[in-house]
Formats: sequence, C-alpha cells, structure tokens
Amino acid sequence: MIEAVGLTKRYGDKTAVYNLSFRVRPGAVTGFLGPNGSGKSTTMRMILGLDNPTSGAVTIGGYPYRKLPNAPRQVGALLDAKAVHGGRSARNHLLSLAQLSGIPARRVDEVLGVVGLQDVARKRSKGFSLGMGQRLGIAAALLGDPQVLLFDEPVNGLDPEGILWVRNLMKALAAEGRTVFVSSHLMSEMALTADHLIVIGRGQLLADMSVTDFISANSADFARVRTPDTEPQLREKLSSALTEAGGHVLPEQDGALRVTGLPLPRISDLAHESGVRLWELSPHQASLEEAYMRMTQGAVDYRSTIDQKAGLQQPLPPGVQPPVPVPGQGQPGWYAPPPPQQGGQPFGMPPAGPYGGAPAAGYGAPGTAAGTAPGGPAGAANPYAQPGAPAQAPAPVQPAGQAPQAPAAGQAPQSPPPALVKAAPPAPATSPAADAAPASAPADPTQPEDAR
Ligand SMILES: Nc1ncnc2c1ncn2[C@@H]1O[C@H](COP(=O)(O)OP(=O)(O)OP(=O)(O)O)[C@@H](O)[C@H]1O
Repeated sequence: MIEAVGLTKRYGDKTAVYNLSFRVRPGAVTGFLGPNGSGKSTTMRMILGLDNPTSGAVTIGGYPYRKLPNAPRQVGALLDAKAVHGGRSARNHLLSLAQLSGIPARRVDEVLGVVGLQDVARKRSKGFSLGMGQRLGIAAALLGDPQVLLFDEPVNGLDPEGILWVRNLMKALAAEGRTVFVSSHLMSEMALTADHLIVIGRGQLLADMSVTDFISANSADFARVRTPDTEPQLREKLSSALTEAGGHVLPEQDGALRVTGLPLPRISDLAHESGVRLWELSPHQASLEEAYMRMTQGAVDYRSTIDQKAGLQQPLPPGVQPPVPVPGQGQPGWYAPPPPQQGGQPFGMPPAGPYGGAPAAGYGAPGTAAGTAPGGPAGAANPYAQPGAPAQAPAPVQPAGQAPQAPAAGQAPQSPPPALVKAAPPAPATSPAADAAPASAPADPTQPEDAR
C-alpha cells in the first residue's frame, strides 16, 4: 500500500503537486493519469524518496521510502529508461544492480527473459531503441521481486506488441497481490490496463475511483443525427424541435447534431413531425478518452496554438486560472457531450465500450512463459515470481537524470478540486500496512528541497 497525505511540492514559486491524498492498494493496477506537467513524475519521485515533499507525507507500507527496511527489495521502479550507463551491456547493468544488493546472477537472466531482452543481453545499452530501454528499465524494477512497483510511462516508445506485453505484465503483477502504480497520460491505455484510477491536473486530485465508476460517471450516451447536407434549414428546424422537447443539442464538426436527453425513437418522431428527413440517427457513447479530456482540459499546461479545442475555449483574462474541471460536467465551450440527464441512459446502450471486455489473451516476452493476465490463459507461470526471496536488495532504479522542463508561469493551485474525489483518506493515526508497518508514518514536511 502506498499512501499519500496532503502531499505538496513546490519548486520556487511553481507548485508542482498540491495537497494530494490518495491510497494505492495491493492486488490492483492503479493508473496515475494527468496531462503533461500535472505532477505525476514529481509525485512518483516523492514516493521513492528522491524528492522531499514541501509538506505532507507519503509512505509505502507505512514507512517513508528512505526508512523502509530493505527498500529496494520491497519496491521496484521505472522512472526513466534512459538512466542507464550506455557503455554497459544490458546484462552487466542488471548484474551491477543485483550485485549491490546480493541478488544472484540467475535472477538477472530470469528478468532479461521476462522482458524479452535475452538475445541482446550482451549488447551495449547505448545502442538500444527507446522500447528496448523501457524493457531494460522494467527488468531492473523486477529484479528484487518487489511487492510494490511504480512505472512512470512504461509504454513510452513501445510498439503495439510491447504495449500489450506491458499491459499484461502489469495485470499479472497485480493479480499476484502486488501494488502496481502506473503513470500515463493516455486514458485509452489506462482504461485497458488499470482497475483503479487516480487522476490529477495541475498537481491536484481530480478523481480517485475505480475504472468502472469513472466510466459510469463520465461516459455519456448521445445520438448523432444528420439531416441532408444540401438543406441546412432542416438542420436548424430539427435542432429547434429537439431543444423544445428537452433535448440538448450540440453541433458536430461534420455538420451532424449530437443530441443528449432524448431517446432515439423520440428523436425520430420529432423529426417526422417536423417534416425533416434524416440521413443518420445513431446511438453513441462518449469515449473514456473524451471524458478524461473533458475532465482535465482546464488543467492542461501546454496546448498548441492550433489545437482545435483551444479554439473553442473562451480566452481567460491574464492571470486568471482556468477553473478546475468537474468530472462529468464538462466545461463551457467544449465539444464533448454534457453529462447524462438525471436518471439518464436514454438509449439502452450496452455497457461495453473499448474498456468493456478483457483484452485479448496476452503473450509472454519472447522465450518465456508469460505472466498471466486476469482472464488470460489459465495456469501460465509468472517467470518473475521468484520463489525464495533474495537475501538482500537490488540497488534502487535511479531517478530521471534530466532536469525537468522549465516551468510555465508560476501557478499556485486554487481551492481543492470538488466532486468525484472518492475516498480521499483522512490522515491515518496508525499505519495501514499490516505486514510491515511502523506505529505511524512520520511526516517529513519541513525537509529542505532536494538539490537538483
Ligand atoms: N526540479 C524542478 N524544478 C522546477 N520545476 C519542476 C521541477 N520538476 C518538475 N517541475 C515542474 O513541476 C510540474 C510537474 O512536473 P512533472 O514532471 O511532475 O509532471 P508530469 O505530470 O510527470 O509531466 P509529464 O507527463 O510531461 O512527464 C511541471 O510544471 C514541471 O515543469
């Protein structure tokens, strides 16, 4: 269990993380989502004791990372795949980590097999592609067979096969009861991988809920209605009729109408009564990606000047912060659908979506019996499940070697985000971890900031 309470990190006048409280539980993949610059890496670095919080605290199994007994054996992390000595072979890189921690060499060969790098194990890592580097970083994270795993954007640079492999690996690790915390800015990927989501924007918590709850809170059924392109007046006529009947009508980019709040048969009847012919009347469900974009769009730091969505937003007066978006409610000027009507579900849509089913059965890294994803082939062994724990720990994975981008204009967060933040945990009186927990999680709020 990872637990953050009131976690805040400031770099000068830039607040990277503000008052974050959440728990990451074992036995599940928890996706950590947020736009670029929202504070995901900063949070992960604080979890791993690589940055000190300005205030608040974060613990693993009840201990701050730096006080965790045998930490590298309990926690594995991939923060930056490039943090490798390029002159060393993949095997030697892992061997040096293992030797520092008394892990036997055969474990190195095991994890090389798990990540599919056995054939290039003796090649210098400086010649590795981004995807190979990611696999090497994942191997390092698995080296100590840890119960808690953190992965910062693990699918960066991976091809589709690699992405599927990472997805199944995460699920398999969680299915073994491990705590798996994975950051991403891709909702579509997290929807397929994660059981639980923690979403942040501008360093603040926007949502802390199961993927299922996120979907039901954020996905909206809608109808697409198209009238003949040749007769724009029909579109206007239908739009008025639908609005008068209580529907909510938004224009789509291709000239169709997006209608919520009215069932399909009613839309059809209204069109008929208005004498409007239809070229299309179809049920749809807003994608999870769209819901996520809607939730975080007010919390995006970097946006292209030619971003179509930017063009739909009202410019803010200088110095004014965009409002923290409320999941499910959208924001003015955004083309995503409004939330479902009260008691909604106008179109009897099946619950399935891109996230609705188990992903295709996974496959292992080349040459290994792959970890089994839940719902995947039964009985397949997880080769990284090392029986007999090593005596000592591997060296921790090194943090990102690069300085992060210079911050944008200093932006102190406003009030804590409302709504949809479920189960924000109160500060614990005692440690939650049953296995390895001190009496309390010592906060470390007054530490000076790390020299970076
Ligand atoms: N050492 C630092 N000094 C100053 N500002 C920093 C530092 N590290 C991070 N920041 C700023 O804090 C904010 C959060 O950065 P962080 O890297 O944690 O975001 P992120 O969500 O991981 O982004 P990305 O998805 O792009 O990796 C950014 O505005 C970043 O510029």
